[in-house]
Amino acid sequence: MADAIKNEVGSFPSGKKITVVFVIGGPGSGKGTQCSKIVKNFSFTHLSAGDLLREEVKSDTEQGTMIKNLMHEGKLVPSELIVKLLLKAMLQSGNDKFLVDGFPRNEENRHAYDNIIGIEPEFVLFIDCSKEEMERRILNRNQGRDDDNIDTVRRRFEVFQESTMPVVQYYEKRGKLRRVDGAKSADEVFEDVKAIFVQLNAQVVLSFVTW
Ligand SMILES: Nc1ncnc2c1ncn2[C@@H]1O[C@H](COP(=O)(O)OP(=O)(O)OP(=O)(O)O)[C@@H](O)[C@H]1O
Ligand SMILES: Nc1ccn([C@@H]2O[C@H](COP(=O)(O)O)[C@@H](O)[C@H]2O)c(=O)n1
Ligand SMILES: [Mg+2]
Repeated sequence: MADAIKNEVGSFPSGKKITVVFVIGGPGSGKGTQCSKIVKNFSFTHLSAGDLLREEVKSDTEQGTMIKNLMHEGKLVPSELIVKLLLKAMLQSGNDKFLVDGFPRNEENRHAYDNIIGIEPEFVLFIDCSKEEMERRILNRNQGRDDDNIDTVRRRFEVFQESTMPVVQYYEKRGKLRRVDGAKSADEVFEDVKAIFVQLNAQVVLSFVTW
């Protein structure tokens, strides 16, 4: 399956340095908000897994309907589908630095990414926020999202605890996790996020100098 997707969608030229940062956190923790701020300050392309799926839903296809139903129930869509959408968007962007927002959501996502894209993330930004604050934010968001209702939000919290937290722990064990306190104001959270990305840039400069 991985080869079929690569043959259909394409792949990055071997030897080209591609920078990937995963951005994860509970529903409403502020992933999209922080990614918009990162993009304004650093030369990353923001790819939101949820937004890519919402675009697919707009296409009046059987696959679109299947995704719409899963999202309405707060469930996760099959991993190969989302990784294929991510790979397509990465290649189309022409950039070499990506913020992948809302991914990986479970171990299956992580394995599918490794098999199909296989670019080790530089680090994983984890926006840590209480359930009460996340629920408050989502129910006040008013962006017309079909899954921003109390029943779906509760299911999304369960999925986050059961399926995404093990992925957070996986990266923490490997020293890849960068945790920020998401309960502060959006600008205060960004001060902490910015420091992490400044450090990444400094590492890149250092690797050029010592090369
Ligand atoms: N630090 C913050 N303090 C207060 N409100 C915030 C903060 N960060 C984001 N918000 C607001 O909370 C809501 C959810 O933020 P955002 O859409 O960025 O979250 P998300 O993690 O991408 O959520 P989802 O997983 O549902 O896509 C938005 O209305 C946003 O303006
Ligand atoms: N890796 C992913 C990401 C998202 N989904 C589905 O989309 C919904 C909304 O995601 P947001 O990041 O925009 O909150 C989410 O609840 C899932 O239904 C997914 O399946 N896999
Ligand atoms: Mg979002």
